[in-house]
Amino acid sequence: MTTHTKEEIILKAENVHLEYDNKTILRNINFSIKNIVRPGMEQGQVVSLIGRSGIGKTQLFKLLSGLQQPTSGHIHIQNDQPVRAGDMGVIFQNYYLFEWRTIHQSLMLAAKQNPALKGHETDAIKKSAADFELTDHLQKYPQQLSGGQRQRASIIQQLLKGSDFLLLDEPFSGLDACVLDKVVELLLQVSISDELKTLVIVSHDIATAIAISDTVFILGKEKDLPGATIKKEIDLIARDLAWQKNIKREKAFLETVEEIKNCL
Ligand SMILES: Nc1ncnc2c1ncn2[C@@H]1O[C@H](COP(=O)(O)OP(=O)(O)OP(=O)(O)O)[C@@H](O)[C@H]1O
Repeated sequence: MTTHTKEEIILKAENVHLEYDNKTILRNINFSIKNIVRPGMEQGQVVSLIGRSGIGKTQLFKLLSGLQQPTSGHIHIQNDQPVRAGDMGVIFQNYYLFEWRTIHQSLMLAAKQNPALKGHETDAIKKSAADFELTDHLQKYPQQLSGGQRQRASIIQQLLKGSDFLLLDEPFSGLDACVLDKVVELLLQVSISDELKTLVIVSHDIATAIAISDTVFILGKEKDLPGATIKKEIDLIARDLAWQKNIKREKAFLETVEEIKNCL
């Protein structure tokens, strides 16, 4: 069993409620993400929010990103500050990029927002492009890239901005099996980079989300109550299902998939 402790809270959703036209979409959402400490190792983490189609994942995504405010309740990040638009690196499902700028120009704009890269923006872009196999595509426009290349460019764009949190909406949807494996590897690579990133992934792909995560939160409906809420938190490290290759063959993995399906 892997030893680890979960220490201070780095993101907290407290009594979050969202309504449209008096219809409850999200009800009493409470959860927190704590930093994970493993003896002798420094690393970030991957947290997944899983739920059925139409349950309210995208709405929760928007609230976590600070792009939209809840009807009531709060979302706080480090130092107990309310989350504001721009605090988190946000990667939308369609991998939004400026269509009229080359990839290099977009990445330069992002790097310039990060004070830690001042004077080293070009080197940082070169290094990220090499790490993510985009060196040959820096002078292209987004429409000249494949979906996977756009996704990687979009991730680098947010990494260069330097935010500690990366929020990804359905990063696995519409990918074939080979590309999916590459994306999973890429996201794990980001989470274990030196900068202790926290990746929050919103997904309905249960198996892939478990395979990549340290913690899973399940968004679902409770009987006779309106709207969706967090029904369960699963600590995959405690179940020895994190940081392992080939976990998809493990009995505990398959049982966890079933447990989540039954909870949705
Ligand atoms: N602007 C809006 N006004 C009213 N209802 C809305 C609005 N936006 C979303 N909804 C409703 O909120 C609910 C949750 O939508 P949301 O897009 O968050 O679902 P989801 O879990 O992301 O679904 P999917 O996995 O299919 O993308 C849906 O019932 C949707 O109709």
